[in-house]
Amino acid sequence: MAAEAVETLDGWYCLHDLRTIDWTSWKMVSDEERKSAVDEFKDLLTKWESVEADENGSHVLYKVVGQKADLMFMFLRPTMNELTDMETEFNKSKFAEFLKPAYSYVSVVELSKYGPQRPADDPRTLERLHPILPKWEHMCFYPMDKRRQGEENWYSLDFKERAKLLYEHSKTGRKYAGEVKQVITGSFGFDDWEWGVTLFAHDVLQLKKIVYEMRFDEVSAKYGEFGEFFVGNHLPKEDVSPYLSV
Ligand code: VOV
Repeated sequence: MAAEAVETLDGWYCLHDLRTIDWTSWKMVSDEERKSAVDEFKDLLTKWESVEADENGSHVLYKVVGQKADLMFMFLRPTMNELTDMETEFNKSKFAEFLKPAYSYVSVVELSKYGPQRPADDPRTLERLHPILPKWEHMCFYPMDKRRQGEENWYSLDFKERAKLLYEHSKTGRKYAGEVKQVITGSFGFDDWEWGVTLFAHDVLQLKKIVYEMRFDEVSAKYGEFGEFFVGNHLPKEDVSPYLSV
C-alpha cells in the first residue's frame, strides 16, 4: 500500500541565482561605464527594496566565499512569472554583462502539515509562507533530497513515522532559535533536488554547528542526501560600490 503523501502549504516562489564576476572584462571597461553599470544595479536593488517594503516579495544578496560563485541572490515573488520577469530585467542590465551563471535553483516556500497545525490563514503561518528574508551576516544554501533506496525509503515510510522523525528534527532546530533562521523551499517538479535549504546566521559557525548536529537526527542520518553547499557574507546595497571598485 502506498504511504500517504503529506499536504503542504506553499507560499512565495523562490529563485536562488548565483553568478561569477568576470573581473577581467570588468577591469577593461572605462570608469564611466563601470559607474553607470553600478548605478543601474543599485537602482534595481532600490526597486526591489520597494517591492519588499510593500510586502510583495523579498530578496537578499550575499558574497559567496570560495570559487563556486561570487554573488548569491535569493529572490521571493508571489508568482513564478514575477520571478522570471525580475530575472530577465536583471539579465538585461549592464552589470549582468559581466556576470557568468554559476548555479540557480527554483523552488517555492513550503510548510508541510506534519505537526499540530495553525490555521492556514493565521498571520504567523502567512508570515512564514511569505517571509521577509533576514539580512543577517551569513547565509548558506544547499539543495537536498530524501533517500529512496532499499530499506531507506522516506517515501514508503508511513505518515506517523515521518511526522515523528520531523518532530525530532524540529527539536534540534529549535535549539538554534535566534541563532539560525531557516527557509525551507520545496522544488518537486521545479528543479533537480527535492528541497532547498537556506539558513541565515549572525555567527557563521552556527551554520556548521546546526548542519552537523542535524546529521545525527535520524531524518538526516538515514534519509538525507545533499547537493552543493554555498556559503556567503551579506552584501548590503551601500557596500556594492566599494565591493565592485577595481
Ligand atoms: C533552524 C531550525 C529548524 C527548525 C526549527 C526546523 C523545523 C522544521 C519543522 C517543524 C518541519 C516540519 C513542518 C514544516 O515546517 O514543514 C521541518 C521540515 C523540514 N526541514 Fe527543518 N527545521 C530547521 C532547520 C532545518 C535544516 C538545517 C534543514 C536541513 C537538514 C539537514 O540535515 O541539513 C531542514 C530541512 C527540512 C526539510 C527538508 C523539511 C521538509 C521535510 C518534509 O518531508 O516535508 N530544516 N523543519
